[in-house]
Amino acid sequence: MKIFTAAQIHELDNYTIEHEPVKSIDLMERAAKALTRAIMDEWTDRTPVVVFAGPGNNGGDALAVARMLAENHYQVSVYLFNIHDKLSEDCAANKERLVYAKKVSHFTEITLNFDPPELTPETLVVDGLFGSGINKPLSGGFASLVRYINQSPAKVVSIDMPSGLMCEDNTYNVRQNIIRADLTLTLQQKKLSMMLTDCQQYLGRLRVLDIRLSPDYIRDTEVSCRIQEETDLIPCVRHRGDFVHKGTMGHALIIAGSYGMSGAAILATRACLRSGAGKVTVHTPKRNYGIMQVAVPEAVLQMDREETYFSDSVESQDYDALAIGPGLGQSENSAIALIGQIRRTQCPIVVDADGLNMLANHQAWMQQLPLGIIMTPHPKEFDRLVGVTSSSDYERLTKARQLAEHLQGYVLLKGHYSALCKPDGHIVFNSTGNSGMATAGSGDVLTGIIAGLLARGYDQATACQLGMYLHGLAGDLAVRDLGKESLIASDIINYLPKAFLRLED
Ligand SMILES: NC(=O)C1=CN([C@@H]2O[C@H](COP(=O)(O)OP(=O)(O)OC[C@H]3O[C@@H](n4cnc5c(N)ncnc54)[C@H](O)[C@@H]3O)[C@@H](O)[C@H]2O)[C@@H](O)CC1
Ligand SMILES: [K+]
Repeated sequence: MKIFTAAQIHELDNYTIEHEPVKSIDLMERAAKALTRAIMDEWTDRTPVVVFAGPGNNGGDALAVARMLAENHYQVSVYLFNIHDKLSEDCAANKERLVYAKKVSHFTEITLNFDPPELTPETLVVDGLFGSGINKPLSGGFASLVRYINQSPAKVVSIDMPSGLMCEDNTYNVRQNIIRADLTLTLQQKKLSMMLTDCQQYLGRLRVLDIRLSPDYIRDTEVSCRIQEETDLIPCVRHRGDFVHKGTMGHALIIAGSYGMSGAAILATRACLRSGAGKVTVHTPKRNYGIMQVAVPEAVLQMDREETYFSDSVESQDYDALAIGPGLGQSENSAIALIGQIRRTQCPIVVDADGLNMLANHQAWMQQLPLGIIMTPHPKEFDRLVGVTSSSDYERLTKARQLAEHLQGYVLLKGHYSALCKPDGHIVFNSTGNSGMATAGSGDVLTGIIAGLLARGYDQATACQLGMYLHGLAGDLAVRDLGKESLIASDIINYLPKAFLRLED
């Protein structure tokens, strides 16, 4: 799914009106029908409904929904906020239709003072104050109303967007003046802010309603952000020929684990083996020998000369991919070995965890990273890497995009929806995964998967996209059997085969 900017959403609306063609009031009627159906799916006609409508087209949608719910025997009270005595054309037309239909039990148009109605636990609030047309944080009376709704025990369904939330950048928004919905019914496409972790609290459950906006515009319009889906990835999946042998299926090198952190090496290695690489070699401190032999007998072990930490770079010409960082520790010796390793490695590299932390501690090295490098930071690691704490996920994403462009590499920012920032400035959001995967070692598994896919011959972009998809899908399949609370990183590895099978079938 493409993610359009607020300006593109507006264009899409107009393009549909002009080219379908359809009158804008009829398009609003179509949207309202879809919204009403979605509301009726969840709440019966015994639910008292309070509709708050703003002066723009979001309010127009809300007034049309109010009329339709009333026609379907819901008890509906409507409050239309027209404080500047200026409604959008379609909002005004829907006000007329609502008044003419005489079906709602209560209609007030607020021009000055407003006495808020009582909102009980049984009430359903339809939030149609503002949608994609909002251009600054809510303030004054609207802010008070939002806080009143948020503090009430009522359930809230937001039309298109929780009112007050911007489509993209909410860094400077006033957080308490944004509606916290139980359900958001967004029209046609998800908006960028809906993909960001710090905006999830406003959305509640999110449903996308198809209102048949122009498929031509959607297909032909260039975007810089998109959400990847299974259908995008299936054509990328490589199938094994019948006559291959382990030597042609790729050889991955994993440099991971320090004393006390051998688990990270084990997880990354097992995930790598499960991702199709023909051979996996693990370079790890001597003291990990016994545990590694037992835990991953399929891997080749290469012991560092040091007992407890990674101390020196190794020859890498025999490998097709390198993953470095999980559980590596951050000693100064390891840091020097890390940059030495990165400098001498010719194959694709993925750097994670302590590998990233050590780069963060030596900012000058950031300029020495090879083109095409892959980094897989979680938000804290990313902030350390760029040397600033971001105050919003939008800001962090913007910086990750800039870093990917600057390095001509790949920054895979892990989160609720992981985001892959590519060298050309494009961002791909992942759509699989769940909160059960927020558990120690989950990131090591992702690193191992990406290394396995790189060794197997996928290019960097595909290895990252497919890797994050499979990682999330394995987690989703695991959760079905095991639940979120008990899920551990090893379970993700155990369900990787099923995730691969699903994409291959
Ligand atoms: N995207 C689409 O294709 C469709 C959109 N529709 C609806 O139209 C909405 C967009 O409508 P509009 O562009 O009219 O925008 P909105 O209805 O979101 O808001 C616009 C109005 O709010 C005012 N405003 C903006 N920020 C404000 C603030 N901080 N405080 C007070 N007032 C503020 C503007 O001056 C304007 O009057 C969508 O969210 C959706 O609900 C639907 O009618 C059908 C199709
Ligand atoms: K809204």
